Amino acid sequence: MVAAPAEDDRAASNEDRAATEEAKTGAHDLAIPPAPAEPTPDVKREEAPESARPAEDDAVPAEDESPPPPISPLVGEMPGRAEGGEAPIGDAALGDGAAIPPSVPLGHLPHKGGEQRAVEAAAEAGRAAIEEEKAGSDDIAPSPQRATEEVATPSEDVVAVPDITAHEDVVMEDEPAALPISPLVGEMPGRAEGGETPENLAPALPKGFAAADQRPKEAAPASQPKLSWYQRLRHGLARTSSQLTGQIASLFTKRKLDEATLEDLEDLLIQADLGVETAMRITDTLASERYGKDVTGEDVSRIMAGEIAKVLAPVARPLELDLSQKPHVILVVGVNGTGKTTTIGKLAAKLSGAGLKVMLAAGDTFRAAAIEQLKIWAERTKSDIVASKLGADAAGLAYEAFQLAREKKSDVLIIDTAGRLQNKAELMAELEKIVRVLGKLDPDAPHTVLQTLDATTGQNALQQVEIFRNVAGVSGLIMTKLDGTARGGILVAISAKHKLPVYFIGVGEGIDDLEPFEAKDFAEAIAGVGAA
Ligand SMILES: Nc1nc2c(ncn2[C@@H]2O[C@H](COP(=O)(O)OP(=O)(O)OP(=O)(O)O)[C@@H](O)[C@H]2O)c(=O)[nH]1
Repeated sequence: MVAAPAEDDRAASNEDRAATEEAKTGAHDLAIPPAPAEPTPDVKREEAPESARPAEDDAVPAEDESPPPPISPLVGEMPGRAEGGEAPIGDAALGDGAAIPPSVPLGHLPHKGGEQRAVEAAAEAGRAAIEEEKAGSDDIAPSPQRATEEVATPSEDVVAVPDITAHEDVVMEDEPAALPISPLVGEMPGRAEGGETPENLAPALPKGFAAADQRPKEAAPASQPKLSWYQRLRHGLARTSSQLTGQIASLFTKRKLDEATLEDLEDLLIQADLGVETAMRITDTLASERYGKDVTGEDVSRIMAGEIAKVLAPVARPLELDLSQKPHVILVVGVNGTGKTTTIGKLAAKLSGAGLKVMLAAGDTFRAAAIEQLKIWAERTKSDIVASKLGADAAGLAYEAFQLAREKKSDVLIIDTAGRLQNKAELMAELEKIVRVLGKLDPDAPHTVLQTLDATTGQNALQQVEIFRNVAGVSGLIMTKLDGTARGGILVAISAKHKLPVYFIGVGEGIDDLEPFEAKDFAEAIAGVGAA
């Protein structure tokens, strides 16, 4: 068990966030084929037999060992780590082998009767696949930038094992009888109490993944009245919108539209993070409609909403999942603190709640708390999880998680990554390596590279996209923390500049606070027009 004290970790994380400031630079009807009908074996958390592990030198280009990475304390080096005591964090942490995820449709259910035999067969197949991979992966070329990358030693860090028969006596010590945060039954869309899959819980996905209307009534938080998504969006963007509309209103008090006013408006819109391009679109449209005439703040807001919606419409797209892949691999990248892990949890809730088989991989091996956090999300969302020790090779973990997800026939594998290492170059090298290594198993993997952006960082988010796009091939964005920020306009500037799909937005820390990005709703919420 990783014994890094949580407080230290948090303190370190805060420092890290400061340190990385320099680095900081729709329709959503997800078409997903029905869930698989074939049963899949469940896999226990077990210690990996050597034979079952792909040697890292074969599978994964090694991390540069010289000089030893200061951020990668190995087990024996970790303060407070008990030798032979607590199990490492993610020793083959494949969810709860005994529990059948209640949202998994019947076709997904692990075997009851001849379960063991089936698992053994699957394990055998898994071993064969790994052997095959070992044999075929010698051709992994070291990165040209990393000439010192050496052939690695077997991945002792990653313990994700298909073979549950070889080490029946090995029990994960970190597998608690009851986790500190128990699965919140009712939090999950479509999840019923008692662990049974309701008959009507077909894996047909509504808007943007979720089967929200299938939530059992008792699932709603008891205390507070639940706001609709639209209300929460408007509430979240209230600061952005009130600041903007207040300034516009004072600019256009009894004023005819002239050149000076247009310039003032343009400045104001740029300061509101909307970006030069969108600011000019708005002023041009306003000028063509109202030049020389009286203009009210409402006129400007209406035109602003229309122009913003036009900028956002092309990027408000659904996250397409190709479930013929088994798994569709989603790599989640972004600066630390932008909400990667939380967003992964929210996505897993939607997917798992809709009946898909989800596996999470704790690829942020830099922060013990990130690993723990993801384990909790996995528990809450009934997803499988593959985790490893603090400081383990993230690319190796991603590789093995991909293999395991294939063996388990997971529909979706979501891989978390570190948001920072000791410096930006290290982080970028790690991300490149993860992408490269996944590509060894499937040239199209990762099938989606999601970048999370923290709306509160404003203009820095623009540069963050630039950087991660080049390194990791970002294919879509999720903007988080739109609740309570006055800087929501940045999403418009990013959309105009990068034209990357924006799949979802986050307006809170809760499991339900992630929704498909809707251009018109968002534009109206920012401009403060439309029904409240
Ligand atoms: N208000 C708000 N908070 C959020 C949102 N999304 C994430 N957070 C919070 O932001 C903080 C950082 O989130 P994480 O998910 O740990 O971010 P991360 O990118 O994984 O961070 P690292 O592991 O350090 O790389 C946590 O306190 C989250 O609860 C959101 O949409 N709104």
